[in-house]
Amino acid sequence: MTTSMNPATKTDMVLKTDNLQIYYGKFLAVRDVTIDIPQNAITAFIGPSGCGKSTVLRCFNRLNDLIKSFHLRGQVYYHGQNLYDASVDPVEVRRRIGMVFQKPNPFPKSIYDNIAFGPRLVGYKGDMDELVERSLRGSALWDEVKDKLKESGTALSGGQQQRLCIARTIAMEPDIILMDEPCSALDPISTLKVEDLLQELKQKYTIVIVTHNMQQASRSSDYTAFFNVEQTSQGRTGFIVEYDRTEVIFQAPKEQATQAYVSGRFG
Ligand SMILES: Nc1ncnc2c1ncn2[C@@H]1O[C@H](COP(=O)(O)OP(=O)(O)OP(=O)(O)O)[C@@H](O)[C@H]1O
Repeated sequence: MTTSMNPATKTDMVLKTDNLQIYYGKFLAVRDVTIDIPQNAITAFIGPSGCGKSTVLRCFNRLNDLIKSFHLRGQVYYHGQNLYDASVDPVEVRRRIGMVFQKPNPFPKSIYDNIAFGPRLVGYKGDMDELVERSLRGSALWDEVKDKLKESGTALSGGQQQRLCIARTIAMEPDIILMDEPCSALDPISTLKVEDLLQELKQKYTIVIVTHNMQQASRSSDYTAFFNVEQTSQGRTGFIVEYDRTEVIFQAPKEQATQAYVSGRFG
């Protein structure tokens, strides 16, 4: 099994996990995750439902800390620093490692305030108008909303709302953007817009995306990790079957299970 591959040894690694075992109470949800996430690239997590893609993603910004039964063994390193060290502030982690969720979730506030909310909270001292514009330009939404910044973010279309959520994440000037099925609630045209945007975003940020959409993984990502899940005496535990450059995973995977999954034969 190809669980500890490092497909991009020549690129800087922003995140690294070492033999991660993730539990909810006594239940081992995901086992043996050793993976390196390269900088300024898009890494996709694919695999059948329940194999632990979101669970691993949430470990990368300590969002799982909010779940009482969650605990992990093994290490997660962010630029070489142990993310779960007692000295690390999880709020600061979530500022540097932002998250965009499946369902667009703008605040019931104006478009402007949706962007300004986070920076205000952390005492941003710069020019807020400039930051709002830069963030909306960065998420390819500026031209569509520049004349209605005082209107509610919730009045935008689903696709626009998701780009507003991306702008909100960018405004915190993160290093990494985690995306958990960011297009699953969007129509095909909005989905393509977000996919185009991903290619721009990776120039500045490192992106990790969970997706059920095989075409999206194959056309958008640089690296792909295929997760699977198996029944054990402890329950259904997920693991990484294979991790490599996306074209290898989709065109010449080493494992039969990967081949079966990417060709639509299960999952
Ligand atoms: N908060 C939680 N408490 C207990 N178990 C959980 C929790 N969140 C996830 N799990 C369990 O952990 C396992 C992995 O779930 P996870 O959502 O990470 O999988 P996934 O691959 O992202 O699935 P999907 O593709 O359906 O979103 C599943 O068995 C799930 O039921």
